[in-house]
Amino acid sequence: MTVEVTLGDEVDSVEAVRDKLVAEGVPAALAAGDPSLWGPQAQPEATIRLGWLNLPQSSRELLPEIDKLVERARAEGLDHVVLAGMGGSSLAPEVICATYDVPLTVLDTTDPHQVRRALTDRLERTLVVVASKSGGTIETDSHRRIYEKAFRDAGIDPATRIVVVTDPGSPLEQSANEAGYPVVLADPNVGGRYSALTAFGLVPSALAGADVRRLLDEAEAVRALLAQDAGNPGLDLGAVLGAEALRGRDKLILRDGMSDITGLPDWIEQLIAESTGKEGKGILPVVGAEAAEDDDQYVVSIGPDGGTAVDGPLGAQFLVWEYATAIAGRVIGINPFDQPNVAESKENTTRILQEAGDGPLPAGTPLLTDGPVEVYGDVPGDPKNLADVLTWLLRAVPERGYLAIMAYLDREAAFDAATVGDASFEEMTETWAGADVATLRALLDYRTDRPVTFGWGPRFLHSTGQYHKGGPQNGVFLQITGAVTDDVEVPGKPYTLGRLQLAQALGDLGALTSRGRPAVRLHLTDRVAGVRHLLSVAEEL
Ligand SMILES: O=P(O)(O)OC[C@H]1O[C@H](O)[C@H](O)[C@@H](O)[C@@H]1O
Repeated sequence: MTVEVTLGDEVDSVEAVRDKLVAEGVPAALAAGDPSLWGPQAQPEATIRLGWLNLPQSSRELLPEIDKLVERARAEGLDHVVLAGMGGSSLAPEVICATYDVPLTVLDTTDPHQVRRALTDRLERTLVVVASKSGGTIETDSHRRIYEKAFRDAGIDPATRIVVVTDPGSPLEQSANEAGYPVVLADPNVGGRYSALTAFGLVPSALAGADVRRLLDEAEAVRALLAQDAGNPGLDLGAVLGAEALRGRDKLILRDGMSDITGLPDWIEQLIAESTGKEGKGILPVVGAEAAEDDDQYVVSIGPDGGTAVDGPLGAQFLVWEYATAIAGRVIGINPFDQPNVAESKENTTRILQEAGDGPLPAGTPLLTDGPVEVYGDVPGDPKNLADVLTWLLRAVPERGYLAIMAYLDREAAFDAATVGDASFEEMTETWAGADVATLRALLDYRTDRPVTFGWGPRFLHSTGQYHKGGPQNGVFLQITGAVTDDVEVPGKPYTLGRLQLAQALGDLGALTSRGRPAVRLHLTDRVAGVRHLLSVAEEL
């Protein structure tokens, strides 16, 4: 089964864009890997970034190596797979494993509480996949150091428990070889967010128990269609994304349309936001909203149900969305393979840590304190409490703008609240939602016609973070940080995870405020009480 793209109301504008692409010979040229499709400036990068088109075939070469790793893990009874990887190095395996219903613990956080949660879970049966294309990502480097120490402290040789996925020649390849870790090298001609079908997607998923051959077969089945002018789902979808953006509908609401795939919108979010959000242009993916509320928004569903819908198996979806994003990049007029503004927040973080030395981080003084919530930032109009601040943020969102909530917290914490007693499933879900800071998205969404996005920090920095800084400058930003009660040292580094996490929040806040965007940081001095208070205030607005 391949992918089918059904068009809703958008048919007319899409047809004009698709006809032009066909007249220019784009479908076949892209399928053949022509790097000139995005103009001369993008060509050098595109030349080394189109390997994803061949992965349904070329990744099969990895299968014997992956099989050996799986056999070894099974033989040693390692059934708890932890994946340390940011952005493109973990988003695809997360969807693959959720869809195939095999357990995978994803570590794409610097939250000490969440990392401690993973560390104290079945360490003796844990296999850690350290995945980083560049080999220099600070979060992943920290996770590697933390797990190496934990294994040694438990009398376990890390070389029997750590597997590395990286690009050839990266500093991680070198250090892994020195440490004696098995290393699987990924295709260097594929960028992070296009790497679902490379070793980055396949190795952790196979170790967790997913059938990765099936994924490649599904992608292979759709590949032949991508050179066609008609009946080409990648072209149809790319034309939708591009055409809608051209006519000002640049907020893409991603919905599940009764598919049997779990969590694909989170992967699409990075692919589209990081690929298109630059030079003041871009498409903003919105995950979790029910419907489009204004004429700059439209809905695409994953599955058979819905107006404009993309239906088909996961392996094929990956390839079709990648192809469509590359097409949309050409229509919009940007290079879909770089991420020029991601580095800025990373540099700010490094500078903040260095300048602070052993002293406190420059967190500032609270503008006001409302129960367990401190408010930091410039809010005009003499706000008295949290309700005033949230009301101001909602009103500050301009026409065609959006509100982004970014929570640097433990994304598993709400489950703690939901596991008490012998409650029914509905009661548990309700308790969980009432303790989950992500519920704030729906509560604020209810109070504005503008789209509201939600991202866990620092995960989103490797995804929508590019769009926030490089896309249209009409975002309003709400950061949430929390007190750390059980910090984790990063062996060999002068910072703890908690300190790194706060520096990341402050670094990104600096990048946003330097653009003149309205941005506020809420700090929860007690995390559980803080989330409860925040949600109850938002509910009463
Ligand atoms: O795989 P890594 O080199 O560690 O990179 C992980 C992530 O880092 C960066 O922030 C990029 O913007 C992402 O596209 C990438 O997926």
